[in-house]
Amino acid sequence: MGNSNLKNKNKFGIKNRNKKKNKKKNKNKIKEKEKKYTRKLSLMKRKSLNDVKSKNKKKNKNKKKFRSLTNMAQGFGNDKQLFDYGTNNLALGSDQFLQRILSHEQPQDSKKRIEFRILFLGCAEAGKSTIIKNLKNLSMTKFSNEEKIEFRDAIRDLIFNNIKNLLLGSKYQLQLEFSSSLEALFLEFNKIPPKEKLRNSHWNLIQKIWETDLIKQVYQKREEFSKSEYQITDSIEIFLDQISKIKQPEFLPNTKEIIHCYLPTKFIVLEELVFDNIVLRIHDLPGYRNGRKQWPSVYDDIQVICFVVALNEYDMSLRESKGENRLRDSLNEFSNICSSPWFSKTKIILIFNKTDLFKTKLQKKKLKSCFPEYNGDNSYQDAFEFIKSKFLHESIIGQYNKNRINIYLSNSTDINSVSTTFNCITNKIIDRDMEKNFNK
Ligand SMILES: Nc1nc2c(ncn2[C@@H]2O[C@H](COP(=O)(O)OP(=O)(O)OP(=O)(O)O)[C@@H](O)[C@H]2O)c(=O)[nH]1
Ligand SMILES: [Mg+2]
Repeated sequence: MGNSNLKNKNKFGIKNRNKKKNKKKNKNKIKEKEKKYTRKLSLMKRKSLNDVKSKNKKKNKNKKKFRSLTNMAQGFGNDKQLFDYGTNNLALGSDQFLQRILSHEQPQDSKKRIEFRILFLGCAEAGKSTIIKNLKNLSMTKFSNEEKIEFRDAIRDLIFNNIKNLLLGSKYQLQLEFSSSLEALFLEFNKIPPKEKLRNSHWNLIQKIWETDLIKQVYQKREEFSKSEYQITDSIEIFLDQISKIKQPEFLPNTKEIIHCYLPTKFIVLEELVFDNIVLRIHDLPGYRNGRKQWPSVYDDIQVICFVVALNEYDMSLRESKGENRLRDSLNEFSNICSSPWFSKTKIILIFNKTDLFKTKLQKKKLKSCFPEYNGDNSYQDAFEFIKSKFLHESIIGQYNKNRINIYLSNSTDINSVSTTFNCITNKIIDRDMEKNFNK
């Protein structure tokens, strides 16, 4: 009896040791995977206190930028109201975290470096990468030449594809009559072979098409294409208005253009933002249906999930499945995340994005036409409350108590809006954890 107990003990001892070994192996595997996925290790690169002190000029610049960001945060306009009656009594301009980063008050002990693994989840075009690009910019990280070239090519593709959608959508969906000159341009456009590198003559043609009255008018009512294959990319106007600059061989996009450019995330991208003793390891995940299959590969050991929802997608269909509403799809995904056992201890931040486009769309399209259960007055605040309550309902159906979810509003093409959200997130969640760690 005694012997068999001992045997069992040994067995369990070995099992436990094996378990530990396997756990370690798995962790190493995950770390290796991350390395593989990293497109670029971006920075705030481990600037030491001394380093920064010697760069007084830069520090002053940082402080200036910071001050302007907080000022902006305080003047957040109409969204302030929404923040105030949001679920979590969010304090606007809560800036201790950034202030601490920029004044470098933190202890320098490298042993006390704290890592936060953050996942950005949400459906395609919700704005995940846009927020991350803004955060990168906020951390003073420069976009490399390689990245600029990638974004330049993406901008040119966006222009071509959106002009094509405007033409085809006008002709085949709206069945508009083309003038003889537009018809001629249309025929010429159709002759451009797919994937061909666009030449100057092609660009002149595209520019002429964009400048016709009919195409401009159709662009103004582009929500007509929300459910069809002719959907128009958000923010495309800023590129269409600059074709003569973008077509130049030497053109490289500036930061604003990079932030507005939609380059679909195909694979998991890891961005590392280092602020002295704090490392934010941000995973940018693909939002298209098939791409979401990659999500679980980075579910391990995540402290924060930022789930991004585009508010203006209430009338839009998924590009990959025309019959399915994007907002309902987003609700579905959110519900999956809330009920996943992986995230029972993970903080969830729900970012309602594209507030600017939401406001303008509400003036053109009733929320009720897409969500018949909505009985409100179609005002911005009322419509937002309805969508918010839908998401909170999903979180309750899942294992999440709605009070554990933090809600933020954002227009992520606007750096000031992102900085406000970032301040609040870090202040509310990361900063608190950091205090705990430093006080250990
Ligand atoms: N006007 C406006 N445009 C936005 C906003 N947020 C994102 N966009 C635009 O929406 C498009 C898609 O944004 P992304 O951040 O690339 O979307 P994503 O969620 O990363 O999409 P996937 O990579 O496909 O999963 C881009 O053209 C952005 O410029 C916003 O708040 N307002
Ligand atoms: Mg993306």
